[in-house]
Amino acid sequence: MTQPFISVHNLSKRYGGRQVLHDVTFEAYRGEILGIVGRNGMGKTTTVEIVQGLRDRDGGQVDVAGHDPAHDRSALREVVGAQLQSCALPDRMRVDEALRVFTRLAGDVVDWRELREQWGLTQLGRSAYGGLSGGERQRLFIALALANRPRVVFLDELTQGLDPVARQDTWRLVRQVRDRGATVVLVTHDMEEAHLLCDRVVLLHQGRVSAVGTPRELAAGVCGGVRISFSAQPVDLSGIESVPGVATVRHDGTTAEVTGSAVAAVTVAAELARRGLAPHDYDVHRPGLAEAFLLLTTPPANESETVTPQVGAR
Ligand SMILES: Nc1ncnc2c1ncn2[C@@H]1O[C@H](COP(=O)(O)OP(=O)(O)OP(=O)(O)O)[C@@H](O)[C@H]1O
Repeated sequence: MTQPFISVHNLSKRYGGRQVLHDVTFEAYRGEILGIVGRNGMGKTTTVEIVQGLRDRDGGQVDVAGHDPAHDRSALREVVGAQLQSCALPDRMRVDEALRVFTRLAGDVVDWRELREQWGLTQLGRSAYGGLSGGERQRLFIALALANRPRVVFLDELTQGLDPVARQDTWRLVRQVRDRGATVVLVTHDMEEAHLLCDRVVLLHQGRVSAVGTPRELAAGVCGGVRISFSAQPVDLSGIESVPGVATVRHDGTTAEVTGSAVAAVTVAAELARRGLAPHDYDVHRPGLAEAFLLLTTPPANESETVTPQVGAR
């Protein structure tokens, strides 16, 4: 089994008398994008800042590439890259200047011109930071986070406020970082982003890990497979409930709705074809992470806290 690159075990944290993290446990591996997701105030930033050595913990163990962030902060600086906050650069600083300063501070292990080229910033070299668009700033921030050729990169609310094209562009760049072998830890409450970009996600709810797994695993595990619908004028659908993978069949005389495991998408279509039926609107809905997230984090009526399963682990 692969060694985890980051391992967090029973992490706890209090602010004053209030405990905000309870026994948080998860791992991140080399070459994966791990999403830390959850609603506002659930402990995401606290967790990743402890992992980066920016905040102290009250209990538990944290290991990043063999270093304990609480004690080996300087060793950790060589391993970790972190995205800047949007106010971190002076408005008048030029893109080239920012790249030069950051690579120099990191010991010139990366050529700033290469970084500029790689992240599509060459045309913007002489532009002042204050005049960059949101997408251009994010590209610059990712480039600066890579100035020390880190083995793990922490990104927080990466695409907030970006238009759909800039968002896709940013995701492509993040995948490139992962594909070069770095671990990417991404904090987000954008479930679409988490579903499309992350290899695995850790869902934090009320300071606890309530689920870990791939977006597909979580969606299927929590929401239960697929929902198939198609129009079916009065036809005999008897026996469909026995088709492999099917859990339920509902038919109101106009529309049929079938639920079941992922395989039902294929077996039901095959059975309809066998019966000479080919509904033009055969639609398979696979629940996404957003639906799983809502189910796991929205308290049922009359309850203040959900009981949430550990859906899957690596
Ligand atoms: N320095 C601090 N002092 C006291 N309480 C804090 C401090 N930082 C965070 N908290 C509290 O700890 C809890 C977790 O905060 P944290 O910022 O880690 O959550 P989050 O999931 O990142 O939230 P968001 O998505 O809104 O950024 C919140 O209730 C927050 O108010």
